[in-house]
Amino acid sequence: MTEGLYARDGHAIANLQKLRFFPLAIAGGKGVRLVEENGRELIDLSGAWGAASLGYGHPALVEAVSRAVANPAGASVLSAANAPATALAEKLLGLFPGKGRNKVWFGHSGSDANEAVFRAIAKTTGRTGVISFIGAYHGCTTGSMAFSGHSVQAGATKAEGLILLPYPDPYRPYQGDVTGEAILDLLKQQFATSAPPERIGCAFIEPIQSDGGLIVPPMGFFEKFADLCQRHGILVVCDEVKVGLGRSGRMHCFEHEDFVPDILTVGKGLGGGLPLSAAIGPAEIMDCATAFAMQTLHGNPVSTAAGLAVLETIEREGLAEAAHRKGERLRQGLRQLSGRHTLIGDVRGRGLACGVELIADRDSRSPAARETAKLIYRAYELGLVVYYVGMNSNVLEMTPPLTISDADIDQALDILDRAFGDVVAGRVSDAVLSEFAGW
Ligand SMILES: Cc1ncc(COP(=O)(O)O)c(/C=N/[C@@H]2CCCCNC2=O)c1O
Repeated sequence: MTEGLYARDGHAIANLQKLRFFPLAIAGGKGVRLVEENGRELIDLSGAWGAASLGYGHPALVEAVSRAVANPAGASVLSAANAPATALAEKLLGLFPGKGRNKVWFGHSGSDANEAVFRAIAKTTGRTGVISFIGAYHGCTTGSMAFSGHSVQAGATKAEGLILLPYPDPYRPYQGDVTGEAILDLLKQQFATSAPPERIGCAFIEPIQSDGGLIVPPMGFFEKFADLCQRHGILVVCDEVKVGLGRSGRMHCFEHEDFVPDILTVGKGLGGGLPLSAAIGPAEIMDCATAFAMQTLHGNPVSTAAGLAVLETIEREGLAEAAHRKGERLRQGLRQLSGRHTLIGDVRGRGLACGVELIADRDSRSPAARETAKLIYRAYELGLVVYYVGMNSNVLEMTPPLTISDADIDQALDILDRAFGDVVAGRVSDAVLSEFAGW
């Protein structure tokens, strides 16, 4: 018998780039559904970790990419201007409320965008210090891991002047302070002692911390944080690679609070499934040198044509406003599930960036990591793709395509209900996890 797709993947593709939770082997996709090689359809509640912003096979994306690849305007912005990249840059500048003259840098991934920004700020300001947060995932390149704080990158070489702060988590508050003020006080203490602010070039923030646990910070925290940093000349870089571009219910997630970052990075959903990222920031920084943060295919016309189609579709179909409504429907359904399943400790999110934290019991709130792994495995068997995040590997992360329908949401909730029932009833054996390392 010929080997199946998953077995062939196992023989041919490196574990270096795998983060696997179940034997998903995809042959195609349509709308919010993935199709396995045997024809089985699954609802993708992850949206490929947020990259499939328009789902799979959206007509606007198919048309834009087909046109661009049939008549490609070169292959990048490296040594020539090209029409799609220029148009997308102009569109991104129009959407960014940053004051002063800004410019756009194009990359392939969130990792290379964040790394390019970090390097350009150090070169422009001469300040090598950087503030970030425990649990932050800014990338998987050497440079972006250097200022990330997620457990998966614990072994990476960290930036010399790195300050890692606790992330303000209302469900697991630092020093019991749900407002986050204790974290701001901690930063002020560090400014006064071990970390003089004049040595710090930037602070990387996630307006919702995603891989760290889909954590929504207390309202007003980042407004105060940004003000404190900007008063000391520390540039605020807002990493919206996963939660930006309409997903949170606003075009930019930072718009939920009253502050504007100095630099914005976006990725994942910008390309709608094609490799594309962007950094938008002051021309002084983005022009600090030539041939400094370049790759051969950066700003390629096919990916940037996709990016333009994504942004135009988000605007034309009102997907940001719809994400708010759909996300509320999803969380309302999840809160109803929490009434039946005590494994659910917390339901949170903004728009279609939604997290469900699983705990062993509601008093201790001790993380239920094994049950979480079993839950997503069982959901996969029942026809739903959802992954987990979190420093304790116990938070279901839901970042579906922005095009998801109410019916899809309801069907996903029904599958989750059954999966929770099966896990709690002991119908998911430990054996199913033996070959899936997860995070
Ligand atoms: C807020 C944020 N910033 C940057 C990145 C890095 O983006 P790339 O994986 O496109 O390089 C990410 C990527 N997050 C990881 C990618 C690895 C697998 C786990 N799931 C994620 O979403 C991110 O969430």
